[in-house]
Amino acid sequence: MSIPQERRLVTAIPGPRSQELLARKQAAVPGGIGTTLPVFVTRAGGGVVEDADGNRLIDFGSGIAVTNVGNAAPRVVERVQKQVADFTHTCFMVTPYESYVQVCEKLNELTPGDHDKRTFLVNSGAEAVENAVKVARYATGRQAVVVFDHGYHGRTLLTMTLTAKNMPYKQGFGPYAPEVYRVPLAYPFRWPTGPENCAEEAAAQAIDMITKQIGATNVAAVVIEPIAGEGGFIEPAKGFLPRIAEFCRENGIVFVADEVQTGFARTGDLFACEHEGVVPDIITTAKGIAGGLPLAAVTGRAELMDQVHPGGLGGTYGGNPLACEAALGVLETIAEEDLVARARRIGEIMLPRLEAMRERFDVIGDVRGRGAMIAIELVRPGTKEPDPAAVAEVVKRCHADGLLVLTAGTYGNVLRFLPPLVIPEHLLEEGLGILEKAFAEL
Ligand SMILES: Cc1ncc(COP(=O)(O)O)c(CNCCCC(=O)O)c1O
Repeated sequence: MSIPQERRLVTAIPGPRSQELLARKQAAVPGGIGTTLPVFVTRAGGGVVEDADGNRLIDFGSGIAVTNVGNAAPRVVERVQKQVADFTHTCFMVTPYESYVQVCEKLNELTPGDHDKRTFLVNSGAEAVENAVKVARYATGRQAVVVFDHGYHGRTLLTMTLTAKNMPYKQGFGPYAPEVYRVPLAYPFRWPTGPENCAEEAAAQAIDMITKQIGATNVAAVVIEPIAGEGGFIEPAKGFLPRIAEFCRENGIVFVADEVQTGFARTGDLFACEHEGVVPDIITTAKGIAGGLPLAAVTGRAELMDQVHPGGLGGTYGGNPLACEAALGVLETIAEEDLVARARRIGEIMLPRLEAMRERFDVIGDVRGRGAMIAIELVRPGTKEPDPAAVAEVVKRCHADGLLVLTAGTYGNVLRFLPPLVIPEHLLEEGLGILEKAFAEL
């Protein structure tokens, strides 16, 4: 890795150069574009981001679960550098190129299920989810789409409608898309009757709502994240996902797994659906797919995808050649560096340390997640009342100490950890130490 794998603070965070740049950002960019940590990055790699003041921070965010293979990963850089000098764009629908087909062949092979598949490429997770719904509606002739509490699927009109949390994603942007319905998610930490029967009860409630209030034969698609990401890293109770998938199969409903945040080895499987043997009809992927280049994919059963008439799917940039080369570099890196195993190792290191912190600090109500998709939920001690203020205070201390962490959750009370899968273990340990110190100082 070209960048030294060390935490190094040479100024306050943010430093003077970042503060200058922040003032310019505020004068040029609308306030609606948020900033988690106003350090302006100049380079990054492994488990480190370096800012304009020369500070090196430990990265527990991966650009929101994108740089799984590391920032500026060598195989990605090498492929993109060659490609950019050959051609940068032709529009695949105008004159195609091999790398797009190679990415689709790989995704058809690697995604769950050994059935005949088709893949097409777009630019963002939201665009992938939009297109999954288009294909499902076209193939079934139905209109209704069912999503879940705490779900997140994007910021376009349809995906904003599919998303659960009002602020900041939906407030003021209505009217929303029609024919979208929300049902309960098996959220073990918050299920009213306790985690033990959460999957069965939540599935029964969801299925009852679908059959009685919507009509199963009116539903084109169910869209669900195998682990709810922005909603708070909620791992649905074991058995919930398979039961929902089974119900979809029984009723001709397209089961769409939104693996934008969980895909590409993040959870300790190449795709999170594998954990419970769930085979989706369509899977949407993005984020980790191309190491930071904008790319997303819709991979689905051939008999569904091939129903759409010629020209019914598309977009100018979908499957840009640079992004396709990056994706091929990502897939090579995941395989050659066994990043699925690395993700599991990260979980094996983080979960016990966080459990020990939960024992020590009663503001930590829950520790959860799989692989390198881990979270803690903060509550008022002795209750399950969300404590977003505690999250804000811990994040502030972590950032000041050079650890980049992100938050999540419907209630804003979740600290999530998404380190690059290539992060050296010494930085993982150092980051956990900074986190523990922040809790000790609360
Ligand atoms: C499961 C799941 N589906 C879809 C999406 C949307 O992916 P795009 O590439 O951001 O459109 C996401 C994006 N999550 C990060 C959103 C960041 C923000 O905008 O504040 C996701 O996690």
